[in-house]
Amino acid sequence: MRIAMVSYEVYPFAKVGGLADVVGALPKYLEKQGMAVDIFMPYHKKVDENSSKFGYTIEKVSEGISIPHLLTEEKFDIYRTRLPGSKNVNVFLIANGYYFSADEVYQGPDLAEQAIFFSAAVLEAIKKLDFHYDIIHVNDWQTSLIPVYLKSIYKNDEKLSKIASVLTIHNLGYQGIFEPSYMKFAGLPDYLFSIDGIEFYGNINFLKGGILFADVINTVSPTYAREIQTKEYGEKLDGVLRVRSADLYGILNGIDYEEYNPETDKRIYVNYNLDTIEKKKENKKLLQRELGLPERDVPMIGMINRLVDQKGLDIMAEIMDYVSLFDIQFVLLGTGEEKYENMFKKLGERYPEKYSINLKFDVVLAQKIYASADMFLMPSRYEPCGLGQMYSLRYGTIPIVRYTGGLADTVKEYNPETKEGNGFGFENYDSAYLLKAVAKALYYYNEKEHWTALIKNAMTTDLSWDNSAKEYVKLYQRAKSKIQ
Ligand SMILES: Nc1ncnc2c1ncn2[C@@H]1O[C@H](COP(=O)(O)OP(=O)(O)O[C@H]2O[C@H](CO)[C@@H](O)[C@H](O)[C@H]2O)[C@@H](O)[C@H]1O
Repeated sequence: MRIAMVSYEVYPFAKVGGLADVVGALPKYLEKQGMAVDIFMPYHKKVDENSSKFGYTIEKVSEGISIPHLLTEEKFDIYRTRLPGSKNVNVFLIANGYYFSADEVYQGPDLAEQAIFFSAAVLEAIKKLDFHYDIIHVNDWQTSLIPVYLKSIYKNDEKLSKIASVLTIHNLGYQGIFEPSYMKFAGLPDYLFSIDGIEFYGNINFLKGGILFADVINTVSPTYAREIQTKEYGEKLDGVLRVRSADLYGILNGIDYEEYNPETDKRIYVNYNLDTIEKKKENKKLLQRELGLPERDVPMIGMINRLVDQKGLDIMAEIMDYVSLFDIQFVLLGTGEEKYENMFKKLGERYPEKYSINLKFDVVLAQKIYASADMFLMPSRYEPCGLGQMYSLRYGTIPIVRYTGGLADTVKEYNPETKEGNGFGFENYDSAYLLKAVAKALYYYNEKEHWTALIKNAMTTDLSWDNSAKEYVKLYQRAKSKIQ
């Protein structure tokens, strides 16, 4: 089978969050399952910026392609590079100077037009390329119009009508809701502006289109796949998701075991494995030095996150003064909403000996934190899968999480009697329970026998892509069977 994987972010070319990690890793593991995979992404400015750092070269394949059904004269070019670490994964970059020239991935003149242009361009590119794809695998709202196009204006196209589509929802919180006028720009037929189409409370909703028209849908953990069909987590699309529940699956993300390996990771200070776990402390000491924290053996809590409501920062705000009563250090790396950046800045000013607040995007510092911290905090309000807790587990850093979505599927509460479990957590979205979980983790940190068991359980948790890649192959087969 040949798969066209379509995404706005792909590591290492351009990364904002977890989506990039998934699309940068999954194709390598699909190759191991015998699949042929090509990636399609926008040619963001970041792709050039990262090229020398990651050593990839880019060549032009085709130029000046227009898209007949769009209300624009803009044309696109196709460039090609290779996914580092893969055998044969082509990465096709869709280039257009007007839509994709912003410094950041999710910036530009008009996010709706940009996503429409990209989605349509991918289909026109596929028509042009020599490859025959069995599946188009789209990710999140930016690429969700692709299944809509396939089932409407391309439904009789000789090449495209034979391709099945799969939509992966990485985050239901972002849907791409815009004014109905974009229907015209996109060249979509009027009948789609209806309750059975992409109409959504008087506007249009790109993700809804993907949910209704993709042959098969999945999200990134089994628990989240269940949760999003409820009113509480459904973000007003629970009804639509329930309509498609027979075709809705949950496949847990994996992590790239080659890229994220404490034994070989060049970004951390000192490499280690389970047998040399005492070296983890050297990492902590060197991180304390780099960040200007007192070099002491105190429990260090790490947090690496986009600073947005999803991540449970409001309940954190309620307890951090209490957490600061303990002898701890707290290292934050993140960027996001101003109210949260200010909240952390204030904590840093109030407790300079305890807090290191790093309001920036820095993948090297992120690795150093995963390797150096003793605990990793992720009290998310909702979490489709979550990668931070998985990287932490792999580096022997004990997660403290809210048991929701993928966090509930990967972190198991430590049981001191059986010595099973790899972390700590709570269920009710309430700061008192969060505080209790943090206190529990801090207590066991001082119980050497238990902490050793926790680290062992964490580092031996199976988080590899191998199993999940097999699940994706099954998903592709299901999708393919729908159009034959
Ligand atoms: N300031 C910073 N500097 C450096 N690195 C930073 C950073 N801020 C965040 N990161 C990195 O970005 C990634 C975040 O991934 P997550 O999966 O935890 O959350 P995200 O909400 O972005 O992803 C969404 O998609 C993924 C993929 O499916 C789901 O796992 C998740 O639940 C869903 O919300 C991690 O690799 C983290 O290290």
